[in-house]
Amino acid sequence: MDAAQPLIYVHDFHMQFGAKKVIEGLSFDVARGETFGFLGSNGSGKTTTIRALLGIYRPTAGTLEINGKVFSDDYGARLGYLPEERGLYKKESVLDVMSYFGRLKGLSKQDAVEYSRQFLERVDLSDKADVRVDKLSGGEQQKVQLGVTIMNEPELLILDEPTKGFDPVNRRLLMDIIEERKEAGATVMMVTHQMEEVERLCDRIILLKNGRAEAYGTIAEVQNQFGGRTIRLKYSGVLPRSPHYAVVLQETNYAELSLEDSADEAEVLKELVLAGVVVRGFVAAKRSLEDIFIQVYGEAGGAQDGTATPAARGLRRKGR
Ligand SMILES: Nc1ncnc2c1ncn2[C@@H]1O[C@H](COP(=O)(O)OP(=O)(O)OP(=O)(O)O)[C@@H](O)[C@H]1O
Repeated sequence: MDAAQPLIYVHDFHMQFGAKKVIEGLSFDVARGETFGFLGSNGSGKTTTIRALLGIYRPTAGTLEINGKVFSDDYGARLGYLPEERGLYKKESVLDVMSYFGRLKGLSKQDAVEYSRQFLERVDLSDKADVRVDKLSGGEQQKVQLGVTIMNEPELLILDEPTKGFDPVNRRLLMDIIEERKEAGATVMMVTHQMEEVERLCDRIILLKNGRAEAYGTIAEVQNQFGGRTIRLKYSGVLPRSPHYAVVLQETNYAELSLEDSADEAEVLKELVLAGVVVRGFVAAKRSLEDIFIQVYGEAGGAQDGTATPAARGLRRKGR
């Protein structure tokens, strides 16, 4: 195994269903040990890409490899896959289902039962060990499924919306569990619509749009690509024109400025004061991923023509 070789490698991937082109030349890779956020609006092709990577779909064109090979059972790394469509045997007890999958994944019966009991305790389901799966709530079933997914300590975890449908407390618990796998050295590729999960867990991300990568890189790189730094300004006076920023939102005595890459916050403040602006509040912040997501998929261009996107309005509300 070549440690420098990415664990997941996708190059010029195309996927078409009938006349419908879903993916049109997608390329990315996932390095060993990194947590990779696979992001995109509903229907943008995330699940399709995962299915092609795992050999469930045959790609129309392109290369999709895990560990240097097209996926097959002996591709050479332990995989934990949490599919979008959850599927557990519903009429069996939780413990029976978990230990059955444990055996399938190569654990001894004793280890599978022990692991299952420990996991159920961790996710506050000890009292449900002997309950039939179909008597559990949706969130409880999902916890069990995540337990099954990680039970053989996978080196590669592919998680399709792992925290979908969870309340905030359980979402945090699930993120803790994923983070532990990451800290244990696992490579994680996860689909999520929760930007706070991305900011907490992901080393790099990709944003899929129209079958291609709209953005790809570390969170900081993507933030920079979309006008990295913003200043929220409370002021009176008239804002001078400046090569160092663009005004993306303006109201009475309040503005948001998007800084140019080379601009320095302190210099911008000095520039404002020298121009006679009375500065009452000056907060420098990175653009949130949620704001970027809405710009890419929602009211694209809204922030550029000076009208506020909902996210920009939210940013402003929080900042004031
Ligand atoms: N087997 C299939 N046959 C025809 N069309 C399909 C098939 N699988 C997926 N699609 C289409 O491909 C597009 C992408 O679907 P996909 O499930 O990959 O999106 P997604 O990004 O995972 O969405 P979501 O965030 O809603 O889960 C959709 O328009 C979907 O209808």
